[in-house]
Amino acid sequence: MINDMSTHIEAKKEDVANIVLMPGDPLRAKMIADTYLNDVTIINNVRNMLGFTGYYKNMKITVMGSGMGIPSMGIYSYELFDKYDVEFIIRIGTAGSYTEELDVYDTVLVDECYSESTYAYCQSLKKTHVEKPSLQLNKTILKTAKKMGRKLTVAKAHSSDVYKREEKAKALVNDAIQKEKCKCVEMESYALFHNAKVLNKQSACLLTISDSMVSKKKTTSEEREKLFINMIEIALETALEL
Ligand SMILES: O=P(O)(O)O[C@H]1O[C@H](CO)[C@@H](O)[C@H]1O
Ligand SMILES: O=c1cc[nH]c(=O)[nH]1
Repeated sequence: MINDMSTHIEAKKEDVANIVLMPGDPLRAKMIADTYLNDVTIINNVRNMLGFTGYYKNMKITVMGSGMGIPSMGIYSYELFDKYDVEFIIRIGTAGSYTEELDVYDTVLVDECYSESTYAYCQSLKKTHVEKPSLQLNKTILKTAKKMGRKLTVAKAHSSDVYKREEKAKALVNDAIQKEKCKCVEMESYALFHNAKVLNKQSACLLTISDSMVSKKKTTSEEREKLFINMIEIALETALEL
């Protein structure tokens, strides 16, 4: 049978909540559903891009992986906004720090991102390398974090197309740091913010610093699981305010 809802998501429309939290890793989505949600149903398994819908303090929430990189986030966020009438997507990801100001374990709220990617141009002919989240959603996240007494640093992110670069391409990273004033690097916010803008939806991006280019500190996979807690709980409590 053909599902005319979406090419990459098998969920029924009514099974996806208005609010979606999106980590890159589908197993992180499972961990969040197992730990924080009640009455959970699995809503997507296509390509193992796991998605779950459940209730957090009576609020219906979907948690689904975005995969890694701008094209993957581009596909999933577009289909969720466009085919499932999702109103809010909050990315909850990891990032590398470009500055001493952000140490491992810190939580970041992205206020804008810079990318070398052609995604915005190819998707809508928009000539910009900078995309922004929803101002309103960011305000709600900041207010929620404050109410919870949780530390949150607002910063510009480099939304990179590349994880490991050849030495001769590292000047591009310097541009992101020096010209664009990016303080950390991740790989999806540019597509998410762009899709939200063209579809008139709201998006935001919370990040946990998992490694630092300055101190060379790196967290283990075990540590990362625990460290995500601050970011995840801020996102879940924000959902209650929407
Ligand atoms: O932890 P996630 O959300 O996947 O985020 C970061 O981790 C991946 C790279 O290891 C990229 O997807 C990057 O954006
Ligand atoms: O995209 C990412 C995420 C974490 N650390 C990095 O160096 N890059």
